[in-house]
Amino acid sequence: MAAIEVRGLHKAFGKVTALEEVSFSVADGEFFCLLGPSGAGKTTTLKCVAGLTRPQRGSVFVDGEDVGDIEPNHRNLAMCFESYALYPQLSVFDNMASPLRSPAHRLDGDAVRHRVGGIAELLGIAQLLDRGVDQLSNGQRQRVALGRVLVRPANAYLLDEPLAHLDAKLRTAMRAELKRIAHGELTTTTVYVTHDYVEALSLADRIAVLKDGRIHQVGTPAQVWNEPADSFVAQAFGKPRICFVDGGLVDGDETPWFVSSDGAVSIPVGGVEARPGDAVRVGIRPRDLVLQVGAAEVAPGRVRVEGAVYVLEHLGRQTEVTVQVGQTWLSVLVPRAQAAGLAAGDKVGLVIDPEPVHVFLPGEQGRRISQ
Ligand SMILES: Nc1ncnc2c1ncn2[C@@H]1O[C@H](COP(=O)(O)OP(=O)(O)OP(=O)(O)O)[C@@H](O)[C@H]1O
Repeated sequence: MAAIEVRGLHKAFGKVTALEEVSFSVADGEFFCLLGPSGAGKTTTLKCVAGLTRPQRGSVFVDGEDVGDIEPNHRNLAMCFESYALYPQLSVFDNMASPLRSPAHRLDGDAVRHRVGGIAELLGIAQLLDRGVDQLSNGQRQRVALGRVLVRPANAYLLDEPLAHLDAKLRTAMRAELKRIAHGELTTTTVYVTHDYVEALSLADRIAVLKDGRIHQVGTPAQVWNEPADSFVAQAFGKPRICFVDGGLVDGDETPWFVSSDGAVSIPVGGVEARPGDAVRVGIRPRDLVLQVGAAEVAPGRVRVEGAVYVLEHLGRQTEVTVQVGQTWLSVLVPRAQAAGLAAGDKVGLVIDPEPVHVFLPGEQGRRISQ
């Protein structure tokens, strides 16, 4: 196991800047996720750590040692990239055993069988060991590729979307499995690339949120959820996504109030680094809204805004109701039965809990200015 530190990585491919001043450190034994949309620079970061891509600037340290001049195969980092290259003519067992047969890791036959058997058991592929990998489904192949990484004792595991090709059910099952492995059986330092926020929240000790080659925030799952650094991070977590409303601050009795540009949404916002008159953007998560049909009591401290049903989307036992409030749209999840009688155009109320509402500077990536 080892700690990894990445300092000021900069990488451009021609005119495309893939990484800009990317820095983070991963503690020994930590499970660290790089989360971001397509093209954010996640794979490039991982490849710089692995030594497969050379940054124009910046350094990578493994256990305090600058590994800039160390060849990838001497960094003792086990990698699994999305395009899992297995040997098609070999069995699952031989594919998984191959890293243990390299000169650097040569183990005797019994030790290899023991290690491969144990990891295959963990990944639920023990019954496939004798099969050729050409006789596997994509999901099974992906598990073999992951197994081939995990068999090898390494300073750290570098995993690039290792669950990307699994169907939704298997993905959820494997996520739980991986969590058990990472936090139980194998507490090896892991850097894990994903664009799936649920995966990041459920697996990671800490998450780095990347976009356009820049890190927006590094934090624990609770920090990135409860204290997003900016509106980009806030919208990266949660489904339905956080809803943004643009407007400005006005004076209130005890705290300033946010009033949307069209006047349709007004909520008190305390502890904000801004003054009345300043333009701001608020972020309201669907889970902090309650749908009311007809007149109903509003709990103390809550605020009700009026709108009309814009669209209904049935998602199993829940329905996502998007409500148009003035010129903005707010989404709320309700039990399917509650939405049964609703149709587009119906007048409804939304009760907002102002407490968890975030306030940001205006724009797509405005910094959070509320506590
Ligand atoms: N070898 C390359 N040549 C040219 N441009 C590249 C190369 N590798 C990556 N890029 C560019 O660098 C940027 C970051 O790419 P990277 O693959 O790191 O993103 P990513 O976050 O892993 O995306 P994805 O989730 O789609 O894999 C992108 O704009 C990409 O097009």
